Amino acid sequence: METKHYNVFVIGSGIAGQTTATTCAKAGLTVAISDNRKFGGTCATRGCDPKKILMQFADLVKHSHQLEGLGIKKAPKIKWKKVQKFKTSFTKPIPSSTENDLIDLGIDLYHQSPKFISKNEVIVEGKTISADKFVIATGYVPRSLKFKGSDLLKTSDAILKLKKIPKSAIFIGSGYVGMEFCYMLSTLGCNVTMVEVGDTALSQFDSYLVKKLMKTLEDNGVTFMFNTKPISIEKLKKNLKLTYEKDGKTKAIKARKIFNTAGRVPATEVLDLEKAQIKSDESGIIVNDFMQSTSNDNVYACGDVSSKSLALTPLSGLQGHIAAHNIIQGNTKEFENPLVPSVVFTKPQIASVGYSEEEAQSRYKNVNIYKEDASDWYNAKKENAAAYAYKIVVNERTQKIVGAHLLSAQANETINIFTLAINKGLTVNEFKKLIFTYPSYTNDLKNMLNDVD
Ligand SMILES: Cc1cc2nc3c(=O)[nH]c(=O)nc-3n(C[C@H](O)[C@H](O)[C@H](O)COP(=O)(O)OP(=O)(O)OC[C@H]3O[C@@H](n4cnc5c(N)ncnc54)[C@H](O)[C@@H]3O)c2cc1C
Ligand SMILES: NC(=O)c1ccc[n+]([C@@H]2O[C@H](COP(=O)([O-])OP(=O)(O)OC[C@H]3O[C@@H](n4cnc5c(N)ncnc54)[C@H](O)[C@@H]3O)[C@@H](O)[C@H]2O)c1
Repeated sequence: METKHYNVFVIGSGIAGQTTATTCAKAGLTVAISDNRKFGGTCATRGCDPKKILMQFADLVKHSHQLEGLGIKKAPKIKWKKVQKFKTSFTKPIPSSTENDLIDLGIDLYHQSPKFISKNEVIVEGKTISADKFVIATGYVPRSLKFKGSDLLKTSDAILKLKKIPKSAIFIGSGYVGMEFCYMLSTLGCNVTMVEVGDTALSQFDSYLVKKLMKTLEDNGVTFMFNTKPISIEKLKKNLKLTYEKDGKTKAIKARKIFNTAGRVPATEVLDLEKAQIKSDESGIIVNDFMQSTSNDNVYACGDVSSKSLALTPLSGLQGHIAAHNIIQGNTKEFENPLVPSVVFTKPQIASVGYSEEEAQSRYKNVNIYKEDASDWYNAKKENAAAYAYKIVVNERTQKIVGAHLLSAQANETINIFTLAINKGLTVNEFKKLIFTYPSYTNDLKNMLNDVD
């Protein structure tokens, strides 16, 4: 069998893997990278970027509905085929452009999953490859649900490729992925039911805001079913039938499509990690602060698949840099758990940074909560938006802002202002002294800090 040796062998060509591979190659190391799907990773080809291209058409329709009768005659009709074509014009070139960029740096490419055979060897494409360092950057894959008929479930990959908007759809799981696509499809005319095993949607977000978001989705025609366990799926002539258990009773609902949005798990299954003594659990490959496996010094892991990830693109890029730095210069750069804002791209969007009310209460002696329904504020009223609300968390003793939670049409942008404020340790008074543009959602942030709840 052919053998080969590299300084660095990277597994996975998403943002984490690409960042590590290109940084190491630029530093003069010999590098190879493998992927068992088309090159480019989740975010650019089947995640964040294509999602936002499709989503903007739902935003336009939703915004038009808000202004119907106020100057808009009728919400625009969307030509979904054209929308898909536009999206594909972004996603289609990515695999080849990614490959070309890697090849230009002298990086060897492999198009298969490697399997570990020892602590520093893998087999891939029929070759035995040894490397000084391996980097596992394989990301997440959808959690597989195991019940009768679960093979009929589709994942987010299929939602992004829908040829037409289905008449009806069921989403199993109401986290980030489920809620974003629930919003998109329901706005575009699909009758959506959310089936959730837990007792709320978006359990990571502030419940005061989540309830208001759910209400706007219910106004879109969405039905939420909580504490509901899916137990089987059956194919009917046109529809799929989902049988579920709720309150001790077994019932069924039908829809044209059923999507598995029940979470994502580290993609480690086919790598034969145990042959290389690489420890992993449900959080991913167990790494130390240098992004190095705690059980095999030859291995680094970064991005979603590492135990220190939060499954967001900016963190995957950052961890890719740290892994590369430590491979090139020895373990000198630590991952320091930065403050990470996140947003769910519904309309209104829900976004969050820093401590939740509960986290702050357990951390500080006294906490000030600034919380209000702002749907009668100018910015919401001028758009005839039904929901606008916030909760800002402040440490009473220092008067520093320590958490911000927003439900607003611009939350994906304005949450970044609070990220800056928290990072810089701004107090309420310091924040309120800043001058922002008017009339803007950013300017509203100062008014949010007027009255303690
Ligand atoms: C629908 C959706 C929407 C999202 N929206 C957002 C968003 O708006 N904002 C945000 O910050 N994040 C979002 N995310 C999350 C974001 O996409 C990920 O956090 C990010 O892409 C992770 O990058 P990564 O490099 O760690 O992994 P990935 O990009 O997943 O890359 C891993 C690569 O490894 C490959 N691979 C897997 N197993 C193997 C194997 N055995 N052998 C070889 N190759 C393998 C995969 O094919 C893939 O190309 C979204 C995710 C999804 C699914
Ligand atoms: N806008 C963004 O930044 C964005 C968008 C999409 C994904 N992401 C990233 O991807 C990660 C994964 O998102 P996700 O939505 O796949 O997962 P998630 O963990 O956010 O949500 C999964 C939901 O499915 C439910 N669930 C699990 N098993 C179930 C079952 N058997 N039946 C019914 N419900 C079930 C869970 O209770 C949970 O509410 C996120 O944590 C996030 O980091 C980010």
